[in-house]
Amino acid sequence: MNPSGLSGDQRGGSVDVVKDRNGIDQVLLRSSGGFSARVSLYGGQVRSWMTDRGEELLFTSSKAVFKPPKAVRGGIQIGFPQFGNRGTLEQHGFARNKLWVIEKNPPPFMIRTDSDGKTFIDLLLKPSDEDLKVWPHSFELRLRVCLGANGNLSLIPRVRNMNCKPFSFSFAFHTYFSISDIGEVRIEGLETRDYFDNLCQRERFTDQGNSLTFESEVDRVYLDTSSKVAILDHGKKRTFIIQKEGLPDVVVWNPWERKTKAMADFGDDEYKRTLCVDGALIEKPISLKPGQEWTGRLDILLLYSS
Ligand SMILES: O=P(O)(O)OC[C@H]1O[C@@H](O)[C@H](O)[C@@H](O)[C@@H]1O
Repeated sequence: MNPSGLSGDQRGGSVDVVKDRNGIDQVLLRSSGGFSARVSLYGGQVRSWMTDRGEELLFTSSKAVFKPPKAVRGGIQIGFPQFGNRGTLEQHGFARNKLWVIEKNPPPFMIRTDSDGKTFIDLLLKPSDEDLKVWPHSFELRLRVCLGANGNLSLIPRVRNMNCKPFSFSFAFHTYFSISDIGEVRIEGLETRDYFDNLCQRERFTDQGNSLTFESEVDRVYLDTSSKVAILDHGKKRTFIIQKEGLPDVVVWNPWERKTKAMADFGDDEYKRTLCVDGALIEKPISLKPGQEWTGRLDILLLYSS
């Protein structure tokens, strides 16, 4: 059941490692409740999250390119140490385009992990010489991906400063949710919050107080949001509840028709079937002194309505 000797097999779940067609390791997590998730060591990206009925909960484009050096369009990408183009690094930072490793004995956590009874894997990214040339800060970025028996997905990122001088960073879980149709979903939990609109030179606005629905392109960073945000999908009769700690901001992105057509790795109509809602840390980057560690947490819960 667990031939690799990996962690996280407490109550009938399993953790296995297989290679994809490019020879990159993919970790398969199966929970005792029949849910599954697949995490690629390329980018530490969650590529798939599936219910016990075989329903995929994350979107991956039919035009996605699975060959490095580009992040696969879909799943949950890690944005680190930069968000978007707010800095000198490549868009969303380099972590999503690097090869991570499995860590068998991670250092102890400073926060609750609730990993007992769940299936999980620990991944680690350290900078290469090439990374240090563009971002001269020695760090350890860890990610625990945890799958509950009931299918809930928990992501626990940690960043440690291994250097002798401070550095600061941003972080985002760039999450492509699979939805029935963009006209059938709404987001609750961002009402009355301020946001930067990436479509208006990052001008600051205040949300008008209704749940967020979609009729055109949206690219916003909501600031200092509450710890809980919900995506209600009327068409699929399901709700994703996003709970977060240490990730005060929420990115909401849908490229709509024109921008989707301009992206080679995004099918022309696929903007209708996905919505990105990212738990993130953008407006106030975290500054770490030498030896200090930051921990965040993102839980995605799934609810069905009859
Ligand atoms: O195409 P990328 O680099 O994966 O980025 C996709 C989108 O990611 C979102 O998080 C940004 O807010 C958008 O501005 C960006 O277009």
